[in-house]
Amino acid sequence: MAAGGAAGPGGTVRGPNGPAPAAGAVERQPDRAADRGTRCRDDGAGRAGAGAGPGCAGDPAADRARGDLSVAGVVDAECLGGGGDPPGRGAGGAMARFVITGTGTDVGKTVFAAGLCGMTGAAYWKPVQSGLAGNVPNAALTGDAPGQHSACTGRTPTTRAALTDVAQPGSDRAEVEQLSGAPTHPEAVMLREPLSPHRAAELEGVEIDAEALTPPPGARLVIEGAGGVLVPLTRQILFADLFARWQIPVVLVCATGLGTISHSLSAIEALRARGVPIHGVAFAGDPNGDNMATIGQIGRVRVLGRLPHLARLDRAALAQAMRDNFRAEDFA
Ligand SMILES: Nc1ncnc2c1ncn2[C@@H]1O[C@H](COP(=O)(O)OP(=O)(O)OP(=O)(O)O)[C@@H](O)[C@H]1O
Ligand SMILES: C[C@H](N)[C@H](N)CCCCCC(=O)O
Ligand SMILES: [Mg+2]
Repeated sequence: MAAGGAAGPGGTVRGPNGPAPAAGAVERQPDRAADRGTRCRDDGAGRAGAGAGPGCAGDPAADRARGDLSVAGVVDAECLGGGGDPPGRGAGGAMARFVITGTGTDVGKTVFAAGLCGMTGAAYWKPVQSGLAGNVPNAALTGDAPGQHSACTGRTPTTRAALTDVAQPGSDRAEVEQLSGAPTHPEAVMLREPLSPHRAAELEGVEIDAEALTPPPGARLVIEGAGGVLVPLTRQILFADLFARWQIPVVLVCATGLGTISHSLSAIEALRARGVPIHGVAFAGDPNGDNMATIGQIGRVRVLGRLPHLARLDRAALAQAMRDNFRAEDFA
């Protein structure tokens, strides 16, 4: 099988023939910090208010000034149960761009991302897709469909466009379209194997060019990573490094059940250590008030809400669950 890997807007895959052109790549619009002056608050429903007080623990700039890159240590009394970094607003308060990451794979990032797109009218972008739903290899890249596989190398612009214009069934992009109707951007990189992207790329004889992964333009954008915060894009570069370069606030999707405290706090620490702005935590799963409060308090992060498991997962049910459990203004 020939080397694979699809290159679309905003990214390239390096292969034996060198980097593919980053078709459609554009300058990222800056995301300006805002709402620094507001205090943490809790609305009584387990959701903390949007905005940390100046110098609150949880502000990476303040953390760095203190030399404190850990979630452990002194908890700022003003920020108990809240905290978090400023919302992802840009000039004029018009920007609302968020990275959705999580404590690991299958934690519910795509479903939450779809809900958030539906609630806020944001577009969706998954820069790197490895495998498809159910952890099966990416059918578009098996070579069964002549032309598509070469498109995945990024060497044939015409067929690459044909591949990326339509969401691949089973991709996170397709799930978001189905669950929200939101506009979606083509993936920058599509890899066949349902593995960590660095390894899936290696198996196709290519390397992801993380430098070329540039978010598409747009004031309202939801970007989903792959797996957890420290998943490698290459053997040198992790997703959290990419998020640090982008400086787009992240929403960390965390499970609610046993084991989540350590997973969540570890992820928060890894993000803070790299200076990634943390917008807040979105929980996914059954109620567990103490786990949620504990992560909010010790992690000094804003708890944005909890998306319950939906017995029937469709667009209407997801939209209702988002309305019931999150506040659109927390993502404005
Ligand atoms: N709130 C929910 N209600 C019902 N099912 C859900 C919910 N959230 C997630 N799921 C299901 O759980 C599985 C994993 O969710 P999801 O695909 O969102 O995980 P992910 O974190 O995006 O994984 P990946 O790392 O592969 O991108 C999917 O089958 C999804 O449909
Ligand atoms: C295949 C899976 N559904 C995701 N696309 C990629 C998850 C990578 C996880 C890597 C790891 O943490 O071990
Ligand atoms: Mg996903």
